[in-house]
Amino acid sequence: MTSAILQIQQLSFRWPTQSTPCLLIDDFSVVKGDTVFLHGPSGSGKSTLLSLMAGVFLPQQGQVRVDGHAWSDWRASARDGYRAQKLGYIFQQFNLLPYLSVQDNVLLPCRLSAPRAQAALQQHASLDASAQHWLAAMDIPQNAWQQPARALSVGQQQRVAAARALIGSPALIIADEPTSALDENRRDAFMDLLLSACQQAHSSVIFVSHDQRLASRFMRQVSLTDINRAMTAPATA
Ligand SMILES: Nc1ncnc2c1ncn2[C@@H]1O[C@H](COP(=O)(O)OP(=O)(O)OP(=O)(O)O)[C@@H](O)[C@H]1O
Repeated sequence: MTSAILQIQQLSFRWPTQSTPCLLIDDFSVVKGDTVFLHGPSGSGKSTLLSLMAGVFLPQQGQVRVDGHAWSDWRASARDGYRAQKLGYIFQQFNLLPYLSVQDNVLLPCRLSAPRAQAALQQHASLDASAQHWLAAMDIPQNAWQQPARALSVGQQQRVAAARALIGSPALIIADEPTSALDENRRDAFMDLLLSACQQAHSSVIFVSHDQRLASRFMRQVSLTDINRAMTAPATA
């Protein structure tokens, strides 16, 4: 039995608008508790790969498994529920719902997944208390918690997205350039909190960034160029 939280096998993914695959990955896995810094040139497919890991897109060939379950075995609605249960996802554009309050944005995964809500309730007395814990940990001022997310600065929204990813301590955190809108002090505080929260919860982390100064904070550094055959060989799929 494997302890992999994420397993990719024989993956081939091509955008419909392109003639050749942008990703060909034979074998890549992340074990439970692992923290991975994923890097590669701009346009090399890092964000595309994270979306495949999260089951937002499905590959034309091959499998992506999270905690043993292949995304392709499920319909879209089942994928949405499993994603909310198992994953915390911090997008490059942080994707908060602008009209929802900051606190309601953080609570979204718990609304979408009963197991995730239960996990949050094991840590705090109520879901609101859990959301507020992570907002305070991310240094979001209390007077902003009930405001619509669109009223916050870009850097604050990025930290709200991180609070949403961390609530209920999911098994896998996927982060796509989450520090791009943060100044140096906030970036260091953000990294400290993200990695210590994940360590306490035994969550694995896959973190994409162009900022090589952050790489040494992770157990492993992976170059997409090294694992993606589409970048090194003529397309075969
Ligand atoms: N929605 C889309 N439709 C068609 N092609 C896309 C789409 N999104 C990305 N691509 C293409 O897929 C390739 C990889 O893009 P991706 O955004 O995954 O790269 P990246 O490594 O994350 O880049 P960056 O570091 O600049 O964010 C590029 O050739 C891009 O044009």
